[in-house]
Amino acid sequence: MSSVILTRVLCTYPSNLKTKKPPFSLLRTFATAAPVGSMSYQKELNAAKKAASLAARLCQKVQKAILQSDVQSKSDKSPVTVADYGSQAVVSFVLERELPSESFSLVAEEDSGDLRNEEAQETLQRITKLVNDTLASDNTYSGSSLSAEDVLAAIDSGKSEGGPHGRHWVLDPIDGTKGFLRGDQYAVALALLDEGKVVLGVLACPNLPSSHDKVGCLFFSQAGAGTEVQSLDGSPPVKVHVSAIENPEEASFFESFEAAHSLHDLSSRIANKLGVKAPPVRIDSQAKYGALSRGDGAIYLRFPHKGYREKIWDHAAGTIVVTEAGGVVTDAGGNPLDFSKGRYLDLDTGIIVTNPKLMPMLLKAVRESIDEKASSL
Ligand SMILES: Nc1ncnc2c1ncn2[C@@H]1O[C@H](COP(=O)(O)O)[C@@H](OP(=O)(O)O)[C@H]1O
Ligand SMILES: [Mg+2]
Ligand SMILES: [Mg+2]
Ligand SMILES: [Mg+2]
Repeated sequence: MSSVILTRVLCTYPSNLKTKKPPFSLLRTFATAAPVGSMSYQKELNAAKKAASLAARLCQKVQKAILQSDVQSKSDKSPVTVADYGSQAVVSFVLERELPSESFSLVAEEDSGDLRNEEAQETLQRITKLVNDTLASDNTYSGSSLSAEDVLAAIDSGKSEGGPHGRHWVLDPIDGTKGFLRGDQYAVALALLDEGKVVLGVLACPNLPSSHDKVGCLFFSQAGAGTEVQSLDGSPPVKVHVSAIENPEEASFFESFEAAHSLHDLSSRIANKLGVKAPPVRIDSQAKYGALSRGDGAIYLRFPHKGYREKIWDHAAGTIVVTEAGGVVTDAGGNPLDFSKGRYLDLDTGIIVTNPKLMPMLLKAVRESIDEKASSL
């Protein structure tokens, strides 16, 4: 990582959190045991970890040397980069290669539409080279070479609609593209749905400080088996747990860096009501879920502007990472998130994440603050 990016990451990751004694020391080391009394998805989890780690490697390379021509604007005006496309192609390729006997359905954010235009051919060549260089950096795939057409096809295998039946992978190839472009936090977020439920999740967060003064975390969870984190360069995993704080005055809370993604005034109203003393910690992407799962903060509040529809890939991996670490994720009405409805989440205003002790008072403060805001308009 370039020193410029590293400095910015450490600047944007609050010093009170990064210098806090890491929770790692408290936690027992990783055991590969299958979850008791439930189905094991170990093979799928191993494939997901490999896919997300390789995709993160591609993203890191691009973030170090992002070019003007590497960034495009999507039809909703949000940015997309060669790394978003490259990451999606790598994950799709690795999952299909590692799990050849399983039927493959992928619900992913990007599609190849804009890359098939005449003027995008140079960009497509750059993505193809990035994908091949990344695959070549892993011994298992060193013989594989994808053509531009293969890359487009790999990206487009993410067009599944998901739903309540069967298995579907859910991918955000770069969550927090705006953070990625700023040199800040982002995540490669990958989850597996089985019969509408999230059964495993992996979050690669290349700019999140890990233990032992390293940067780059890989969080992973399997239903019933807890959440673990290891550094992206492969140090041994450790179990993590959400904060046990019961007094909201001692809690710190996360929210989006981008004010366009979440109503900061509503979160500060809620925080005031609860007596939270620390200022909000604003970071991009599902790195917030990862940080929360290891107790870096106690609350995550997300209140999109009216009319915005949340997508499943923005929350599937983060949700299981937090819930398996002992946390709770609900909408503003206190309902669990339902990932079985297709590409969108169908929810009552907002997403709230915390530990089970704080959740009842947090929900009450959320309800009151929403009502107060509505009556003051
Ligand atoms: N107006 C809006 N309100 C809420 N979320 C939005 C939004 N516009 C974009 N997003 C989503 O917010 C995600 C980033 O979350 P965060 O704010 O936590 O960093 C984006 O993911 P991508 O970066 O994958 O497109 C995008 O899906
Ligand atoms: Mg996007
Ligand atoms: Mg996203
Ligand atoms: Mg994205």
